[in-house]
Amino acid sequence: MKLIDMAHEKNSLWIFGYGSLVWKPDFAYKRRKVGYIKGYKRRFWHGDDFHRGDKEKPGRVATLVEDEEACTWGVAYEVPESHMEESLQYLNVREVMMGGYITEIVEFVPKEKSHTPLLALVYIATSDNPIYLGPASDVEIAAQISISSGKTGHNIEYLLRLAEFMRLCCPEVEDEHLFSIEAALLKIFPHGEITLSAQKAL
Ligand SMILES: N[C@@H](CCC(=O)N[C@@H](CS)C(=O)NCC(=O)O)C(=O)O
Repeated sequence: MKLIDMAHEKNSLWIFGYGSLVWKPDFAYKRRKVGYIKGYKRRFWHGDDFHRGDKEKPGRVATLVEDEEACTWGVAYEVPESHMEESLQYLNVREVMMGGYITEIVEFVPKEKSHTPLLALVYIATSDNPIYLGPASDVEIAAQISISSGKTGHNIEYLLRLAEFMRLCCPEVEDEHLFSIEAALLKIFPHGEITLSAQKAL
């Protein structure tokens, strides 16, 4: 049975976010749970020539890469039946049409041990995507993020807000890829001028 059919049967659909969706879902939901999915690692290997970059200077945003040893932490959102069509239409434009992501179904494991795992829809950009950028060093990724901005904002904000989410909601998780890019980015701006608090002051 397709996830959508199951969702209609249960009157709700779960959507898992691991990039901008963890701090800016911008669709209607009735519940959210912090947790993780197994078998994937989060990597800043996807290009973005709309939201956080442009055709000349594409930004770098998060995607998932299969790795059976890894897990990726984020947020699952429960969308009620009444808002399912509207939310999926919104995400289709934001993620698929403007972002180059495709949908997969994953098993989400809530951080709350008393909550049972559930199936969720996730948006993943694969390596056959025309704006997929692939691996690069932390310093190269940070340098690209430092000079990219698009219709939704600067690529720096995208990275710092994801790092902020991980520190606030998953403090026990060590995401070496994310935090090493953040460290490289902060070295480019040694006077703290790009921290979120500094940006809030602008
Ligand atoms: N699919 C991932 C990544 C989503 C993502 O970052 N998508 C970009 C599209 S390239 C986006 O929506 N950006 C909006 C923004 O940067 O504010 C997630 O679940 O969070």
